[in-house]
Amino acid sequence: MASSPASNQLTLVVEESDGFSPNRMYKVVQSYLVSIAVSGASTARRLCITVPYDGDDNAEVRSEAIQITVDTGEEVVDFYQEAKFLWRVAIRESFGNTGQFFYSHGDPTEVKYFELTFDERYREFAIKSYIPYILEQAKTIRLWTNNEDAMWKPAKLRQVATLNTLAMKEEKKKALIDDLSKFVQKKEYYNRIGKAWQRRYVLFGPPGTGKSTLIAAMANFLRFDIYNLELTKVTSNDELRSLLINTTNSSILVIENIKCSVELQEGEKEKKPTAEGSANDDESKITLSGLLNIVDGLWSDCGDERIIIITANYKEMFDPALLRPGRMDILIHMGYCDSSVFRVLASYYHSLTNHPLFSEIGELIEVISIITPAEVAEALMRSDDAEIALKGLMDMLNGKDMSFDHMVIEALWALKKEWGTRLLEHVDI
Ligand SMILES: Nc1ncnc2c1ncn2[C@@H]1O[C@H](COP(=O)(O)OP(=O)(O)OP(=O)(O)O)[C@@H](O)[C@H]1O
Repeated sequence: MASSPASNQLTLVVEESDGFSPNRMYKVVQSYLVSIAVSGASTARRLCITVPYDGDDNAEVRSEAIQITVDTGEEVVDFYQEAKFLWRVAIRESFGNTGQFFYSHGDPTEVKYFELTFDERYREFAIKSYIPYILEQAKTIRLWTNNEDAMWKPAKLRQVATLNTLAMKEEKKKALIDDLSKFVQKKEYYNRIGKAWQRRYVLFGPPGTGKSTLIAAMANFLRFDIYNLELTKVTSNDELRSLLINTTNSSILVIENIKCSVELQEGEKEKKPTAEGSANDDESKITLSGLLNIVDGLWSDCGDERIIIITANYKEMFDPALLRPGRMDILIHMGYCDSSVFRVLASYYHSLTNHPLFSEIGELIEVISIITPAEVAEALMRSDDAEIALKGLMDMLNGKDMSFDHMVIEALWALKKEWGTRLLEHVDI
């Protein structure tokens, strides 16, 4: 980046390349400008959409291939905190006289660049705060899901949750943050012991208790992408292997609702697709050993900073082989709402730390005991007016028909009794 002050304005220039290698900052700025332009947070009115040509006119254009850039000539105004930043997308000709050996035949070549202009009094602020902020934004979290062709496709991240907004008991949250923070600093340790740098979590809890929210919050905390593996779409261990190879380092692999995804049986023989390449119903199952062995083996060679999260609604849904000591590291139970979780939700949705209705609502929640954070969150979101929202929540709690829920809980306890509670020797958060 070069700077050239003019009157009381300062200009920083970010060129596409230094003549020898691409300037990574150029890509970072490009994706930042696109993201604010697409979200409507900037003044850009003209975006450029391209799909790089792959030599095959008839090939299907995949949405992953589409590239959006801010068009040359555009000016983009960005307000960051109190400062105004003006970005200009430009192009200049270079005759190769700046050490660019491959331009040295006399033909001009185009060099794209971004020009950032701002008031000189923001010099330090721009360098120490705005630019680092843009670098941080460049690592937006992407969610990927697998399709029937064993390819990852981008999906919309349903929620941009953070650990701050996640309602979870404070001590559990702290333990989780400690664990994640230690994990990302352990590269040397994993290298030394010769094991894959990965951490494995099991999340369980009834629907609506925040498992997906927690995963999104973990991804946000670590700035990792999420790969949501839908096992029902995987027809063989080979496909599974190929999908796993195509995930990036510093990412989270999620296998949700494992029992619902696929009937995984320990010891089941791996089924092969038929000669025509199609798979019948039976063959659409991958094996539990296939899943575990591939995950175990593959990343010890080529995976760094991997998190694997397996979720289910009840602990008993996990196959004992999956929960064998050494297989998974941390077990997290996401439970029903209690009064402390309700308080976190109230402060998140209405910035309330206290209210005369809090104790009554807290007591009701504890008595009912099987209300989910999702139900409470939904009631709190019904109105922007905290008073109305809290009254609505109280009405909902008072009117909750517990007969059906109780029947379900009773049935689950019976199941649990029958199956027994498996003793797990990992850390149980
Ligand atoms: N612990 C929580 N903290 C904050 N918000 C929560 C929490 N639990 C649920 N919610 C709210 O409820 C919605 C649904 O929760 P979420 O999808 O995370 O639950 P889940 O346990 O993953 O459910 P499912 O098993 O059905 O996928 C979220 O979008 C969020 O708004």
